[in-house]
Amino acid sequence: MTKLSVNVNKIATLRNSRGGNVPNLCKVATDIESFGAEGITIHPRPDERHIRYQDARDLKKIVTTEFNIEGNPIKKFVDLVLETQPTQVTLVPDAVDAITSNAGWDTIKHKDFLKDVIATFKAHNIRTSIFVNADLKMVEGAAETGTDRIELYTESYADAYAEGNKNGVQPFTDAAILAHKLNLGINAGHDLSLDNIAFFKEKVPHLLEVSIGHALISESLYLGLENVVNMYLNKLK
Ligand SMILES: CC(=O)[C@@H](O)[C@H](O)COP(=O)(O)O
Ligand SMILES: NCC(=O)COP(=O)(O)O
Repeated sequence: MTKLSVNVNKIATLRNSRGGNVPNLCKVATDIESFGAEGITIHPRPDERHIRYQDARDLKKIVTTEFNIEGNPIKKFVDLVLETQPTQVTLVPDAVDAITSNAGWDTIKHKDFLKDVIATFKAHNIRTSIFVNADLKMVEGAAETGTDRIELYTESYADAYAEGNKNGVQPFTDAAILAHKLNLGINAGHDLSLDNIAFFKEKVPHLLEVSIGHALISESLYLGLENVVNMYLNKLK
């Protein structure tokens, strides 16, 4: 079964645009869970452009499904994760000023750093995942870090699919097969959408979780949030 974790960053973007508390992030997250989503994901960035660190604390109190916090493990991020104790932490090698996530980890170059950070979170019973490209060497390197899971960075798949190139899924199929052999759990995310999710699910084995935000919230503007969540759930069956 592949779980749907809804990234609510863009709800926070809308909220912050007017400086108040509309839409109420915690209410939207609770409603998303009531619609059937199996997780809530946030990615607090150092500049708190959308998700604020306080949002992580507030959501921890009300999320009843899986809570996944994504981010670059700078000190204040590590401290926030240890304070809030989410179900899962996903480590992403984002530059501070990145407009969005745009790369997976070099798990060979950063092996020692990742091993240390992952050991810290695992010692606090937080499941770990690291954001990687669908590159077999990076998957092998990920297994060396002791991480519980990897999150396959799916932008290249989404771009290829949008151009009609279904062969873009092959590296992800291969990466998932190798990761499973290496006893790594497999998550995926970034630019997944109602258009491309079913084919990805069909071709990528052992997929435990997808985290989806930007497309899902955008699609909801036309189709409604409850309807879109259920459309994803149906495509993930
Ligand atoms: C790692 C990843 O792909 C997501 O966390 C994505 O980057 C969402 O971040 P933004 O909502 O800031 O684009
Ligand atoms: N880890 C991916 C995520 O949380 C959401 O990415 P996107 O769907 O906003 O591109």
